[in-house]
Amino acid sequence: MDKIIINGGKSLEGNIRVSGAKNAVLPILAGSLLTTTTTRLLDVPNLADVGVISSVLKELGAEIEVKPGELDITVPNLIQTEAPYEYVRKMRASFLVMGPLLARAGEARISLPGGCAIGTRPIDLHLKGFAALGAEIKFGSGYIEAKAKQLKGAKIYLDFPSVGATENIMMAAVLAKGTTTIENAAEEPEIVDLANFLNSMGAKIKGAGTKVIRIDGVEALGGCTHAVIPDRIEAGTYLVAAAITKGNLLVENIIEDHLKPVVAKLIETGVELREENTGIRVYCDHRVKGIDIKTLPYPGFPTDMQAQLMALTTIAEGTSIITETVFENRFMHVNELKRMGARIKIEGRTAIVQGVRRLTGAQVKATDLRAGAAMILAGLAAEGETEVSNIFHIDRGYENLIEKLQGIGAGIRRVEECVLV
Ligand SMILES: CC(=O)N[C@H]1[C@@H](OP(=O)(O)OP(=O)(O)OC[C@H]2O[C@@H](n3ccc(=O)[nH]c3=O)[C@H](O)[C@@H]2O)O[C@H](CO)[C@@H](O)[C@@H]1O
Ligand SMILES: C=C(OP(=O)(O)O)C(=O)O
Repeated sequence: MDKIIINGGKSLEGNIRVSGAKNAVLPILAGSLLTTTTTRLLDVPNLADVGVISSVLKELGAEIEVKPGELDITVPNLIQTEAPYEYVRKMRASFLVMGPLLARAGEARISLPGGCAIGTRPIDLHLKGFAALGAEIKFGSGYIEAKAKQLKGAKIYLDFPSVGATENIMMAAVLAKGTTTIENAAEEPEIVDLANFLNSMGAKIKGAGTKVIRIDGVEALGGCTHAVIPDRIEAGTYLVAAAITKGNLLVENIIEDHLKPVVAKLIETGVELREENTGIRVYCDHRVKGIDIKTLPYPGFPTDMQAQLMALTTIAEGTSIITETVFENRFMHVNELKRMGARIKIEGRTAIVQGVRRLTGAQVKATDLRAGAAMILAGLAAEGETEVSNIFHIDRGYENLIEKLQGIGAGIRRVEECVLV
């Protein structure tokens, strides 16, 4: 297994370009199962997770042509309707094929996704939605089976605005008979991107990006060409990279609207941010100030940026209070940051961060994707050498991370980890 070595303490300067969004491309790839004609996706990031969902689609009958940044997906026939444990275990988003399979084939059998490092992550809201659309749901041998001869439109209220449930139900409903409304729907930009993709295929979805989504079922969908939105979490991570290293960085290929909650918090820390023609410039030449953060569904502060902002607050002046409300166990990075000299106390769902003047390099591990990003950020700021292991988590969501950071002056490299036998 590889690890990442960082020689910290260098200010990052120059331009860095954000790739297509992982959390947009995964549901969109699942959505390509809804038609027999080719869908062409542009701005597709080269990520481990994209590889996993592509493998799932191929198992189901997809033919996929890969070009740099581009995928052509055609599913002339579904050769099976089962997504096995080996894929769903690797990546929970594999569960997003359930909605499209139900809509197209009238059946799906998907391995029940287990919990993961950040929480138990149940899928009850997805299943309630499918049941409301008329599917019969059964559990057995670690799998969930859903069947429906013809899904029928329904009014669905989500107890919590789950991103995945909104996406899965939306994809099931596009070919249902009649109208579906999803109330208390998730409003994340990735929901809007998926709805735009489905509408380009001929779906009739209105209201994506608001709390109420209305889907008028259609007979069939066709192919389309769709460019994936830029990754707001990757962008946010690089904005923090500039702040934490007292750098001067232009982060390019950004949709500024999607970054408002992150930008607002960075401004509170005292970092300078300026909109330019091609992106957002971040500039910082002093110690940042402590801030309070509470994660919330969009347009609130994203849970996927909590670990990275915590890394920044570890070297801020004063105390920061960080509250995680979306996932019940998303503080795994705290112990790793403490190995680098951070002073953090956890009280329930809140982390109290007492800023220190500097972090020092240490051997740490990525406990999940964004925790891994936080360790990279801490390593960039720290004095001396930091070694990050378990970096397969980071490979899930950051395209060309090492090359991109080297391009702006970071002392970072990837090495093969020696295995002692
Ligand atoms: C591939 C992808 O897009 N992943 C994102 C997606 O994950 P994901 O779609 O899994 O996140 P959800 O919005 O569904 O989950 C949010 C909360 O709702 C709970 N819940 C969810 C579904 C359900 O049926 N029952 C239930 O209780 C979850 O356990 C969690 O506590 O949104 C999260 C919240 O913004 C992000 O952190 C993830 O990066
Ligand atoms: C939690 C994340 O992803 P996933 O839902 O795929 O685990 C993430 O992108 O931070």
